[in-house]
Amino acid sequence: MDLRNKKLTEEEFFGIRKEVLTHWPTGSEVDLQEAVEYLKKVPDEKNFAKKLRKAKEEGVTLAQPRAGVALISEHIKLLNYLEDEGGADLLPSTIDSYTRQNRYNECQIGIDESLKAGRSLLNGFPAVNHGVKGCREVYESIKNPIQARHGTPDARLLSEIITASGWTSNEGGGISYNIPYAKSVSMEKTIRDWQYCDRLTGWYEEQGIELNREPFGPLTGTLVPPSISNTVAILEALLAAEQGVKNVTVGYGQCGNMVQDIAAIRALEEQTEEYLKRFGYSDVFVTTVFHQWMGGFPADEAKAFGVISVGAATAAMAGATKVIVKTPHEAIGIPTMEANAQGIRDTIMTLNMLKGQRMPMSPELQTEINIIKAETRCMLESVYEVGKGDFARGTVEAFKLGIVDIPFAPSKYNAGKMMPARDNSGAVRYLMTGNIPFTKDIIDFNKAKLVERGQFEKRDVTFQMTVDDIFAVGKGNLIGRPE
Ligand SMILES: CCC[C@H]1O[C@@H](n2cnc3c(N)ncnc32)[C@H](O)[C@@H]1O
Repeated sequence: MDLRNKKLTEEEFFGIRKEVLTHWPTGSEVDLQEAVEYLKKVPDEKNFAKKLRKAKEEGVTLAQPRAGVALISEHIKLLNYLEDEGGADLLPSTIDSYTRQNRYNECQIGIDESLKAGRSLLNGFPAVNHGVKGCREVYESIKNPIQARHGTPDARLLSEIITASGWTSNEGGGISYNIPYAKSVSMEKTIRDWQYCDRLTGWYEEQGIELNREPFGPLTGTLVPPSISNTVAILEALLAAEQGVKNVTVGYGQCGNMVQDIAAIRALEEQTEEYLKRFGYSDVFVTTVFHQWMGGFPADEAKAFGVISVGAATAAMAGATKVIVKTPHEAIGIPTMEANAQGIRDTIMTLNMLKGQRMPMSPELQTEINIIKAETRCMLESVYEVGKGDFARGTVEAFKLGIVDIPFAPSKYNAGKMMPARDNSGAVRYLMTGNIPFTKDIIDFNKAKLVERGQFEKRDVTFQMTVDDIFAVGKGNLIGRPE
């Protein structure tokens, strides 16, 4: 069947579903009617969608860590520690890399080896192998809502299992879990597979179960211009809404210039709502998530806390509904539960000190909001055009043509012709626009900002600036000044 941005019929959905549930034995544990009864018992305070709605209505920013280990008992211990000692408002389960690649056999070996070794030998929680039984044990042992966080191009079985288990949010999307995470998985396949995941959410919504979906905001997390990540987030929100998703959290990864970062969150929320309404999805509740610094971290823990606090402060001043927390072990790898809890306490202390405060509007902030919206609009309108009014087909075409182009992505389906660089204030600008169909005034705006930096640094505006910016943070700076 040709790819189209059309809600899957129940017949199409249940037809695909039969095969999906055979991908691993635990698929046979999923019984949708039984799962609906189970999910109806989820109390409001443990429902991800409802807790986000309440936070937005109260104007508070919730703190959520990443966390995942191989064994159920250890994972429960970890999550309990993060909510009790860390104070986490929302819980994850970060899913391991084998599961993300549907390599469940290797997950099983990882679980068995972890049991023998007495420690986690997987870099996350293997939810498919643990199945509904294991995931429900996790859900029943915690106090807060729980979400699957991963990077899975084909998340259909994973989504079935975690949702049936009372996990009321699922991260990912057909673009955001393909281009930054896979080398050679076609955009058409991941758009189609994530239509399935969204249709599953839509099916539960039709049974009266409120669930949250969260496109993955930061993408490659390396100098991603705000309008690129906002464009991807809005496309995934539109595709999800068509499948019946009613509660979506759009996300953005901190770039480092605070005014631009706050503008990105404001533009993202406003433009997501604008496009959802324009295309007839007026009943979708939109929240935002700000990801603390996704680039290289200092190994020194005191410096790492500085980076974490700036991210928390930016999220608060932006009025983001949720902030994803980093840890002082970021430079070395998977954090201990103590370090993870420290990152959460640092974040919550910062959020509390800034509670109720927002970055006031200013000419600078308005300028950044305007340029982000204008750039995003250029891309979205072009996707709609090349898709002849169909955002699914338009997305596939847009990546083929480089209309949307994510920097430093591993996927061979990404053009990789656009190059970013920071301007003299550290804001991320377009050094080369590749095939992105920006208007002249947008191109001129970005060029002028980079010329300003060149004049200050007494050097030409070249790709060397991009290279210097990539290495800058490892040297303790935001902007890669010439040595
Ligand atoms: C987009 C995700 C990258 C971030 O995701 C963190 N991350 C990955 N796996 C785990 C895990 N199992 N527990 C705690 N954090 C984890 C990394 O450190 C990085 O910051």
